[in-house]
Amino acid sequence: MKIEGVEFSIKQQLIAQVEDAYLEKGKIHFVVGKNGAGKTSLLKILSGLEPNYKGEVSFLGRGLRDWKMEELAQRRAVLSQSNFNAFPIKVEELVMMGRYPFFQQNATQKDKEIVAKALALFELQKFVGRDFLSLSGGERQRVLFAKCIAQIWGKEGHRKYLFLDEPLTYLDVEYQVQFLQLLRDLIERFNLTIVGVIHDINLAINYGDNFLLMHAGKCVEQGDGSRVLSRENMQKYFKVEPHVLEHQGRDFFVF
Ligand SMILES: Nc1ncnc2c1ncn2[C@@H]1O[C@H](COP(=O)(O)OP(=O)(O)OP(=O)(O)O)[C@@H](O)[C@H]1O
Repeated sequence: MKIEGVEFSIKQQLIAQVEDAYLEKGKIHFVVGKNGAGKTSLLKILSGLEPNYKGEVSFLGRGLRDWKMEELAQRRAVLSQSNFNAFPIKVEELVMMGRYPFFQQNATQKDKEIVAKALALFELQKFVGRDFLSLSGGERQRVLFAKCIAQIWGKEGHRKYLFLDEPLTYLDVEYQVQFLQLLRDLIERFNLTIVGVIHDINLAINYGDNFLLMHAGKCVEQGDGSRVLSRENMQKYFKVEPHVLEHQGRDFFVF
């Protein structure tokens, strides 16, 4: 995915700007920065949910705005904040929504199998039949992951993208780690590239390959963890004074 001269403003206020970036396939790219820095807005642009920007994003060699929504839905899934709070829906029905881009009226046997596998991947079988709204925050988050995974499942050989806005919200430590490890495994299995917004800097350092640091609407740094998530940048952009602990050649922070 190539990003060239992207600029998104609302009423003359700059919301998200990236001059030039290349998000290499098969990697985990994390967007980091303080609250209000423009991370979610950038994710919306990159995932095709926000088309009103200047510049160009190209996705699999074609301008993102040239993709039809239905085509895009077969190639990328988006985990957004605060979805599906408005109406009752059964867990398995919600996960099946991930398959909507792939069938016309009725789910095929293959769609049903994929939903069952996605539910199993997140240990959700015991919630089949339950109303999504009756689940805890962490359980809901796992159902939303399962929906995204069901969406990018299959079509072997086709490159897919997963966009994750604060995926670790509501998850306990065990599920946070399990989820991040699962992402690593899925990259190869589904020919994936992952772009996520994450607030936990240490988990980001541990699991990310490439980072975009947003500050006041601008991408001010990009590259690997040692460059972007340096002690200096913690001080300059996050306004914290962390202690640094080195582990396996990488710096982690104690705040
Ligand atoms: N529709 C809108 N109208 C006005 N301002 C907006 C709109 N959408 C986003 N903004 C503003 O753009 C800025 C960036 O928002 P964004 O949600 O991208 O930040 P963020 O980095 O994801 O923040 P957080 O970490 O708090 O989730 C914020 O100041 C926000 O208030």
